[in-house]
Amino acid sequence: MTALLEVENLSKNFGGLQVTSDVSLTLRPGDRCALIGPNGAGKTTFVNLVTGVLDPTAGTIRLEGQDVTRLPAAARVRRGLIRSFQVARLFRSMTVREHLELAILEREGRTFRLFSSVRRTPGLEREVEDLLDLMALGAVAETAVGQLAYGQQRLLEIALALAMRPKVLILDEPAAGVPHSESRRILDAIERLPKDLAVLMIEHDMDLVFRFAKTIVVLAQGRLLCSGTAGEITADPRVREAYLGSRADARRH
Ligand SMILES: Nc1ncnc2c1ncn2[C@@H]1O[C@H](COP(=O)(O)OP(=O)(O)OP(=O)(O)O)[C@@H](O)[C@H]1O
Repeated sequence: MTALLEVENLSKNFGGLQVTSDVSLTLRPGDRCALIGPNGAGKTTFVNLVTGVLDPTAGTIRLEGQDVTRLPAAARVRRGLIRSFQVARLFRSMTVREHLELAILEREGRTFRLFSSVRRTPGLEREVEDLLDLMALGAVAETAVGQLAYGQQRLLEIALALAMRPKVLILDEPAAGVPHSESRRILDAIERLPKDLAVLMIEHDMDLVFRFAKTIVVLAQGRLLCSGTAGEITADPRVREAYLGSRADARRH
């Protein structure tokens, strides 16, 4: 099957500090991959390199076989590489429905006259309803985003990412700030994502990681330590050592 995302030997230096070292990763349609690693392992830097927020020092990034290593972030978005939105970017007084309408119009390049565009864009209402259903947000469609519970905000972030029609979806801590008891709802929604989408999740909540991921990739000190199924990862002494080592470091500092 053709790879959607191919990352080859990616490296990044900040001055003399190598934060990403020779990391490779491939995602195919339908993949459910989690990227884990102790604090400071380089997960955020890796995502920033892949999405085009940072330029790599070395390595190649391909989307559907095309080299995008030097393309700006917006061009990668247009090719279907989408990262879940950060809640800080949402307008607190706008409703959930209005956010979804705006995201779809933005994708279509039709935000110039927002309200007349909403009426004139065929299929927009249907698409909004589908996204509300998929993310179980129907009951709060007319609620201002500032009034949403954390879990609902996280679901809206995923819905907004989906409105961009991703081929590769990067979920950056989708359950951040959500009480553990509610993270199940986020996972349920993630399990309903289109089957052909490739999903890469960065997440600290291991219950969520183990339930979601078919493959887990472990980073430590900027390097790919190992990758495999949940069973393989938990049995790997190097993983335990990386996590315990980082805790011992944290205690020392
Ligand atoms: N702009 C920068 N300049 C210098 N060093 C940086 C920069 N950005 C990140 N780093 C360093 O790179 C390392 C990796 O950071 P990164 O945020 O990618 O890790 P992470 O795995 O996402 O951590 P966390 O799980 O805590 O979010 C850290 O040591 C960090 O201090």
